[in-house]
Amino acid sequence: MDEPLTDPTMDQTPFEAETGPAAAALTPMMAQYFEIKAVNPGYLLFYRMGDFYELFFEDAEIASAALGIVLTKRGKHLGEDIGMCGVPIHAANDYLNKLIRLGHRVAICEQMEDPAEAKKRGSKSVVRRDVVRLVTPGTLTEDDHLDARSANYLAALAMVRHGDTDYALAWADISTGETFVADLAAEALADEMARIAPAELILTDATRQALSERHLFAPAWAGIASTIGAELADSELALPLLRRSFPAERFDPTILSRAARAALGALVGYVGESQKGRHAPLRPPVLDASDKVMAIDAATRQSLEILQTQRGQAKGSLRQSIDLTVTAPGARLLATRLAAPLRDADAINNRLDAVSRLVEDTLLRARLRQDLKAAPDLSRALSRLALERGGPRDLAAIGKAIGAALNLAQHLAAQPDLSPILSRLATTLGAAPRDLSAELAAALDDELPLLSRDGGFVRGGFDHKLDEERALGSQTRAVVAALQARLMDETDVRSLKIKHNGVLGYFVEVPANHGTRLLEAPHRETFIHRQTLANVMRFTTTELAELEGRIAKAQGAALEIELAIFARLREAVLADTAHLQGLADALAELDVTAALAEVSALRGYCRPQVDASLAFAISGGRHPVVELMVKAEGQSFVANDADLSGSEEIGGGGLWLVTGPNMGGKSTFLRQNALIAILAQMGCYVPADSAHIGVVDRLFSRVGASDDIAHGRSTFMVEMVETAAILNRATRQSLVVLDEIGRGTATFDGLSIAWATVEALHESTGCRALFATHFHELTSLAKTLGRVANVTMKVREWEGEVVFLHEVGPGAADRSYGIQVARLAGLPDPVLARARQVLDILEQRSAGTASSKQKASVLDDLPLFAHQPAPAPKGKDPVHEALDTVRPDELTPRQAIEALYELKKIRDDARRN
Ligand SMILES: Nc1ncnc2c1ncn2[C@@H]1O[C@H](COP(=O)(O)OP(=O)(O)OP(=O)(O)O)[C@@H](O)[C@H]1O
Repeated sequence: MDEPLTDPTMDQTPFEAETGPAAAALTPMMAQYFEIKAVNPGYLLFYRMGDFYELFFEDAEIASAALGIVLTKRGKHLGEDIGMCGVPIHAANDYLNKLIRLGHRVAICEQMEDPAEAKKRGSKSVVRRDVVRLVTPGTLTEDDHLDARSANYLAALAMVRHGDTDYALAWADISTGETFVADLAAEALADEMARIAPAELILTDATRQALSERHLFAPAWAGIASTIGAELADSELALPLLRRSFPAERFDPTILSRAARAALGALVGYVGESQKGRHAPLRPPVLDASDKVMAIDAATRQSLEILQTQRGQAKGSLRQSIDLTVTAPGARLLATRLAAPLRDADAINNRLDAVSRLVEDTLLRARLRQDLKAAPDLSRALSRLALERGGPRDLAAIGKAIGAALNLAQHLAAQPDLSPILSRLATTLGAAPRDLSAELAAALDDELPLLSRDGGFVRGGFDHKLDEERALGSQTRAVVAALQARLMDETDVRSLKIKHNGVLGYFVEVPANHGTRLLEAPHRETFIHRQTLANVMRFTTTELAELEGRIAKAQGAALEIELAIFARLREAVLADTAHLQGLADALAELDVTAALAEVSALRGYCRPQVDASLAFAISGGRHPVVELMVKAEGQSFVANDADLSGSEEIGGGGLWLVTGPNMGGKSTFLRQNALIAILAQMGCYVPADSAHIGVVDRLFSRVGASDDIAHGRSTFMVEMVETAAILNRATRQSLVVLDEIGRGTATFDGLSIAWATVEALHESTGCRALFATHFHELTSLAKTLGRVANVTMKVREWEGEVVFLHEVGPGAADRSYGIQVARLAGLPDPVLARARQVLDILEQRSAGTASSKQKASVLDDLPLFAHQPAPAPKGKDPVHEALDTVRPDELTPRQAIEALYELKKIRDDARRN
């Protein structure tokens, strides 16, 4: 990398090398650096020097290692080398992005004056510099730092040690302005954090300590937590700040609890500090009530792979499989809704009414989705403009979004029988500020630069004065062209050209062999030498310099006019911020509604019946993600029913004990029912033939538990902690989905825990539950517990192999087919044969005829691998037999394919019999 060791603007070394005893004195630049660094502790300082941001000392070491750039040395401080590295301005965004993703926080320190100004104060003076922005994971606004389809939340957690509520959480996405605040009981903290999944969490040292003492600080938060000063989270100091930050008619901070005030104050204060005085367009906060949404804890979210898979990937998640939104704000809203399904049946049915209207009207749906595609990300453009980071493209995006909203409103208005939600959206969209969009369209050109300072974005004909300046500039350019022709004639150098570059401005260029002539009389009177390169020589002339001045002046004047127009348009847009934010919400909501309708129609989902009962009756249910995967492989997904319906009268909901072989489809069945509940309550159709769901208040899923070695907890320990959480927190309205509780310990311990858990769920909680197990002994509970039923995943055995039918039927499995599955997985034959022998003996003995001592001795007698068991004699295989009759050389392609079908049929028939 090109390492500038001096400030090109000041011809100064950043830190002059210190030598000798006098070295203790700081250079002015070093003093400035330390001063800025001291007020921004915890941040890597991007210190602007000309065309580079430089980093020094430890910052340089951290950044060079993180970014893979060269670490150099520059001078000494207190006898130690000063480490230094730099990133060029034009690529700074990429480097910044990388550092933020790695969890670093960066302070951007700019030159606040022209170096020429600094020079006027004396040759040793330093250019004034100041931090203009603090960049942290939770305060990003630029498109290239953000995932367009995901929200990026900054969360503030505060506590008071007295009062009604102990904790409060405030969170905002400053790239869209959405802001929320909620009071939280201690036990709800982890669930809420898992739902919001903030990019950054701020809290005071005292709060962090209190949480740690009460074991409430989840290990996963450590990576995103930043500590803030206590004064930032003071509920008293917060009040005036909140009053200043939100319009009084839309938000009254005194209604908040102390903890909520402290959290929101910390959030607003931190955002303000990070933006260094620029006003982030935070919307009046929405008071979030966690009792309005289905409670889903972090382990359940992970187990059900709602927004991402357990490996952290989007592919394979529920979100990815149903996300057919066509706009980025739509995708963000869909994710938010998936993370927070509703609890109120009326609100859910309202959403379903809107989806239903669009499922039924294919034409309207297609038209809306087409028009939505033309709607850019209004909220993020608005946010950037508010933070003085927006450009002409952001203005254009707002104009286009307004245009799209008006079109959509027109389509909707022409429709009869709109649902209440669709009518509301039609009204909001129809009220989009048409004049603003017309003004933006008239002012902005078709091709736009990213930055306003690049100019050239105002459409010709929009501003008379601007047109004049531009004409002046182009006329002068024509004069330059004429000058080139004249100079060519005068010098008789045909290859003479007038060119322009950023360093020299306009210049005359001739091949080097002609250049010497221009240095002599008579030409030297006209041509002033500027530069000699290998093949060319460059000159200027008085006339050219004067023309250049005129062009620069016209350009400067034109740019000034353009910037004034930009500022005016920006003001006009910002003056309408609240209105535009409402419009952005409506566009996103319409996109989500249409996308859910699309997915429902395309995949044959049905509208669930949702009410306040304890019903859970699904017929023909499918797993929304596995179904897609199975179908992609050309197979069909086997739909299954589930009925856990119960009532208060009979003491709660049903509990199904699911047994069956490994790989039989238990986990898929368990998960699909939990996912159906989520989809229904977020207001989407569900993958089933019919579904009746009484609203689920809390959903617990422990399927495919994994260990948490990083946090010192074994698989079994994690499982027990989670089972405890379920037993303590599930209510009668909850849905609990548990897979193989108790498998991670000795058989009898495991069985007893599983047994007691089923009893507790049935007797005390009364929730609806699916409980998969390999402990077949548990199935006898169905005889004693009234609402427990046994179901099993059906299999067929064929030639010693199991065939999974993935079909749920009544009854209990008598075995697990573990050895057959192990065989499919490729366990060596001798191991399988030996396992079979051991299994036989254990099964014979489990009748209780032998003491454990005898059992052990029998097993000891069996010599491990002493002899290779003979391969089991194979019966006649109809497929092999049929194959023997096939003569490939004699078949036409058509016959070959028919033979193939025949073979598959023979195999399938054999499996069925
Ligand atoms: N209903 C179904 N229709 C078609 N294929 C299915 C169905 N259910 C499961 N499968 C297929 O079977 C595979 C195994 O299913 P799953 O993981 O649910 O089995 P399991 O019984 O939970 O196994 P284990 O007890 O070993 O965890 C799935 O990956 C999927 O490909």
